[in-house]
Amino acid sequence: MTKTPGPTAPCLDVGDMLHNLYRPGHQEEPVGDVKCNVIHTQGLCSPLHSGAMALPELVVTSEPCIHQNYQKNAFSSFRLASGSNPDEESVCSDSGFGSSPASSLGLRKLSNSSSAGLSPTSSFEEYEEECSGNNEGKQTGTLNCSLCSGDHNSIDVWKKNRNMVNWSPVVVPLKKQSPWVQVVGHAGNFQTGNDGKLLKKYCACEQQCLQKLMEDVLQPFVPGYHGVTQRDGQDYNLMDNLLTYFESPCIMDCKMGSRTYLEEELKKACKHPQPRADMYEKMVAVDPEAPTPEERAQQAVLKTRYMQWRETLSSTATLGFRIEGIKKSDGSCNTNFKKTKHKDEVMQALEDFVDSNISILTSYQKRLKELRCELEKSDFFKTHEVVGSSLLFVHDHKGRAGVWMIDFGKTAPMPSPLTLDHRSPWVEGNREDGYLWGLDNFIDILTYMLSRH
Ligand SMILES: O=P(O)(O)O[C@H]1[C@H](O)[C@@H](OP(=O)(O)O)[C@H](OP(=O)(O)O)[C@@H](OP(=O)(O)O)[C@H]1O
Ligand SMILES: Nc1ncnc2c1ncn2[C@@H]1O[C@H](COP(=O)(O)OP(=O)(O)O)[C@@H](O)[C@H]1O
Repeated sequence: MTKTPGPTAPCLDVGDMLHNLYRPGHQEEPVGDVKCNVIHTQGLCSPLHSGAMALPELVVTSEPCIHQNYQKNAFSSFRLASGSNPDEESVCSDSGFGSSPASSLGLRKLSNSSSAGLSPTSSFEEYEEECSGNNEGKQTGTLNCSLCSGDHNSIDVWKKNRNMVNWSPVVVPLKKQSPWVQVVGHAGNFQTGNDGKLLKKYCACEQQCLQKLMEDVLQPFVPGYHGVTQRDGQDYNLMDNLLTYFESPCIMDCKMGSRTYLEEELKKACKHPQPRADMYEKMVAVDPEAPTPEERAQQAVLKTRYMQWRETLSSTATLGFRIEGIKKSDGSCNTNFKKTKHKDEVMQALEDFVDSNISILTSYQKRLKELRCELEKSDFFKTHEVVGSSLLFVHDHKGRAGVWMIDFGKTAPMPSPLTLDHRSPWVEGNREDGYLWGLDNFIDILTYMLSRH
């Protein structure tokens, strides 16, 4: 039984969170059983004050969580229409290593290292074959699917590699046509849930943002958030899996903004410089000439220096966004966009992503314009520095297309009463992130592409 009085995360009515592109009729369906202990967050449904970073009290319960209202969302309707089983779960989900309790997870978990190699593409179909006959990992979640496109082997191999950012896509099938795919990001950060939900390793900062966003005008542009859940001793933020109701989706992750590290990180780097060997390796893998003689001598670079280098190498510095990765419906996944910098290169990648489909391009343009409109009104947006956040673009062969804001691990509240306009250039201290400037450029690019068709 739930020990938490008052409203909890699952009280949120996801039916009200339908984004503008989807308006299928609401359909009730049997309530899914969340097979894990759920930590309810007190006060989740109560109004949140922007700028407040106090951690909400967490109360652990041992009962399955009943989410009556979850089922009213747009995606549930798609699932019912396609007749898939809500209980079908990944046969290859990540194990969620790490066992820190919520109380010790004040900071976002960072990967220790990242693979320096740039994997051009890898086959999704190949992966499906590898994993489809094996459901041993279903409950225990012991297979690392990120390895399936390369090393197809065992749990041990996965353990060894669990801290590596893998440049192959992490592919976790929910069902044959509709697997979950992690295009980019930290390996091992996600697990699939039973009912079209996704578990992302707990990060207090992200939790705070998602909670606030559920009550903001941006709600339809963010995956529905369902509180904190626990699996195998690890805490996770529970959110809607945005891919669930697409068929063989094409997915693109674009990192927004002109700055990809927090001012806080810059301050820390000045006070306590911590040169990173893993980032040095990633840097030389792309450009052996990039490190300074000092960095070469140390075989290490500061994170902020690495991030700035990535910004200028890509379109982040010049356009205010960059393509991080694209997964096509044929299963191929490309994360080799580190040097995609100029407008024509970006347009080429976008053209390829939508397969020159004008209708998809138009849907994306419309959706981004709607997002801009809401961003300009949003209290949350005004009062938060949004850094390292992505827009996830998803479409499929049926012409469905959507864009959502994801990854709020580095989205920080401004001290009241300061606000941001997200368009002014960043100078140290003003905390501007260039998010809206990037979105303006993105929309202009789509508009230009459409004018050429
Ligand atoms: O994309 P590459 O070049 O591999 O660099 C990554 C990304 O910038 C990550 O951001 P994101 O998670 O938005 O993709 C960042 O994580 P943070 O967001 O935690 O800063 C990683 O920092 P470390 O996690 O410190 O390695 C950094 O190594
Ligand atoms: N709600 C979601 N639904 C579907 N896919 C998601 C969702 N959130 C993240 N992803 C997938 O995971 C990838 C990494 O997400 P992100 O939140 O940026 O993780 P990280 O914090 O590890 O960088 C995205 O590129 C996308 O492919």
